[in-house]
Amino acid sequence: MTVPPVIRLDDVRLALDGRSILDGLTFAVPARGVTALIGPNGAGKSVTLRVIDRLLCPDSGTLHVAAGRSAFVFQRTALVRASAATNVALALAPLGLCRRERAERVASALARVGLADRAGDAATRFSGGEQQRLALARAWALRPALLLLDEPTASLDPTATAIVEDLVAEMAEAGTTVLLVSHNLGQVARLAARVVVLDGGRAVEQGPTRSILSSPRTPEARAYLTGELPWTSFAAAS
Ligand SMILES: Nc1ncnc2c1ncn2[C@@H]1O[C@H](COP(=O)(O)OP(=O)(O)OP(=O)(O)O)[C@@H](O)[C@H]1O
Repeated sequence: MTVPPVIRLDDVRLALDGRSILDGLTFAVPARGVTALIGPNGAGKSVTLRVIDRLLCPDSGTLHVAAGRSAFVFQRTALVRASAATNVALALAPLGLCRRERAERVASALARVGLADRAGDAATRFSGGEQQRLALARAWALRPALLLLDEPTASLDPTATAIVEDLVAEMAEAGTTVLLVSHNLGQVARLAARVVVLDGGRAVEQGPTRSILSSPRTPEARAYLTGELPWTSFAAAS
């Protein structure tokens, strides 16, 4: 029996400021495990995550998301001007946990990302990498069914990157469906079972990670994976 996908986009179109950003985007994300969304700068990866989280409405096409609670770790984290612990606790407010349960979950989330000793420190004074780890702790504490990650390790050092990758893998193994945007192809190979390649707001290729990374079939996927970005089309667009 085939398990229906958790996310399905069908011919999704979206223009922003009069410019077409998503141009007939069609792909599906299976339940559980990590799916990576890759592609060149400006391909529409972050916009796609925003559409899936319903922060942006498509102009046309259909979007189907069959998941319970979702958590979104943005490229640039929005933190509240309060302690790290309060930032995690605020995210847990909708869960209706009692005070002790909430405190335990906050403590374990901070410990999980190596920030246990920073619980009382002001989150907005954290370094970029510490803020990213805090954002992931907040997401982990929610036990989401769907986790949307937008370049979660872009500003992290190798040790912190390993912590984040372990946590993402653990969540996926525990049943969370993860959609990961990353330019780190080593990370994509380590974490993702499937890859969707975006280019110009379209999914140009999708399939098992190993085959996409080692033998991409489309010129767009080949160009991205070999680093030959189409600079001429950037020039034409500007
Ligand atoms: N709110 C907005 N208003 C207008 N244009 C936008 C908005 N958000 C994104 N865009 C444009 O949509 C295009 C796709 O942006 P997006 O952030 O999704 O790219 P990306 O694939 O995530 O790129 P990167 O790898 O650089 O993060 C870009 O050209 C961007 O300028």
